[in-house]
Amino acid sequence: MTKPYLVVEWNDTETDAQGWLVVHNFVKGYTGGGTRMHPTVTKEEVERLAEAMAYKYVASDSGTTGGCKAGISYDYKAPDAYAVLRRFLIAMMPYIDIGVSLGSDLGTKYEDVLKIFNEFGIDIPLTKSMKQDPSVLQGIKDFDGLMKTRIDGLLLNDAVTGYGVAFSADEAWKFKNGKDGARVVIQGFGCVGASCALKLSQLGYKIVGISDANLLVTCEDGLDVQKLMDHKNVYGEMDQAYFEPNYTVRPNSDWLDVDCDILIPCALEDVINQSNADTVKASLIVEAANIPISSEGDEIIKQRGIDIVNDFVANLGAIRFYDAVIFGLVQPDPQAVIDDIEKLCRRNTYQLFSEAKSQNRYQRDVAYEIFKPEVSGLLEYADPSEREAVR
Ligand SMILES: NC(=O)c1ccc[n+]([C@@H]2O[C@H](COP(=O)([O-])OP(=O)(O)OC[C@H]3O[C@@H](n4cnc5c(N)ncnc54)[C@H](O)[C@@H]3O)[C@@H](O)[C@H]2O)c1
Repeated sequence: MTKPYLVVEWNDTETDAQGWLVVHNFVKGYTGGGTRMHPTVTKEEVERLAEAMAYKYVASDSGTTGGCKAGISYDYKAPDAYAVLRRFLIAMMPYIDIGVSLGSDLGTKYEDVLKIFNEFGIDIPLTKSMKQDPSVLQGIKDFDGLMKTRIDGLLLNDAVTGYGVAFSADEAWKFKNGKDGARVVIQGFGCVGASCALKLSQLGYKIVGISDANLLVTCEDGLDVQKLMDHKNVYGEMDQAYFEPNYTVRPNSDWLDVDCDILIPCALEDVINQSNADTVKASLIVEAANIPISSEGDEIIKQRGIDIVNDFVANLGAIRFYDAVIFGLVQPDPQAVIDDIEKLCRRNTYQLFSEAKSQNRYQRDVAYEIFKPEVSGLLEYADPSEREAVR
């Protein structure tokens, strides 16, 4: 791992919460990433996530944005979680105001982040020159409008990442000449897990297991994803009252025991690791969560010859949505946004699998070469003389 450009540490005044902003790199004075809240967050994790964001922007064909991440070590379900998030973002405001664009991530909601920005007169974080660029200002209006639109009943922003993951999974499975109606197990049923499950079931895959923070539900004949979505709560937890009689409920820690062809972790980091990587049954893992396989676990997966679509190739939907609309690369229409993400996820996955196959190498090793971020710029300042002053 290369060293991040900037690491800011925060200690809450009211609770024992701790947080970090890590900027891996700036491109043209701009950097983007989500804000995660979970009791297990550490500085090292935020650094790894920020690096993954830098690669993800390259995989997204972005010429305008570097990678960053924020993380807060706190219980996202605590009654004061919003107040903690607000105090953290206030502390980060000097960076946010000049080009560090933070969104939401595991345990935080985008509308909460935006509400806090709005309190401080910020709509979407931008650099000074972006704030003066009429086409960017139009892009923001388009983006705001699209955030309220729906696709398949889902808010577009809740669909973009999971749909992209599903398209990557489909492309990889086809590359492997996998059979129709392959069985899929998904860990996590939040924005990403649920929308990924929905799109894969639309594409003809059989979702045979889904886990959330409380339980694992399985069904060999396939789960009714739409019904499970209709009855999940805001934390992405399924409601057992609506399970069919042929469903089996098990502890969520059993998720790797379910027979399947494709495994899609859509929740936490390092969930496939040294202690369980040898039990993975799938021949394909698609990383919807960021860094869901630990480095020790990854060595085992690689040795076992299991194929992977790694995180920054599969889960770039949300950042491509943002980049493509704000910088005018796509028509401001929900279906055009999804089509654009499908094209990108399929293209990158195909390139990754083709190059890995022709070089007889593991996909992750190849991905780190194909999508390597080459730029590490500075924050943008008002004019060249000020820019010179920070060198
Ligand atoms: N939201 C996005 O657009 C986006 C984009 C890229 C990457 N990601 C990554 O995808 C992952 C999920 O993000 P999200 O937005 O869906 O989060 P979310 O908060 O909406 O959902 C998280 C889900 O994980 C479940 N979960 C928590 N602990 C679990 C456990 N021990 N076992 C099984 N499930 C558990 C929760 O119940 C919930 O269903 C994160 O790693 C995030 O960084 C999200």
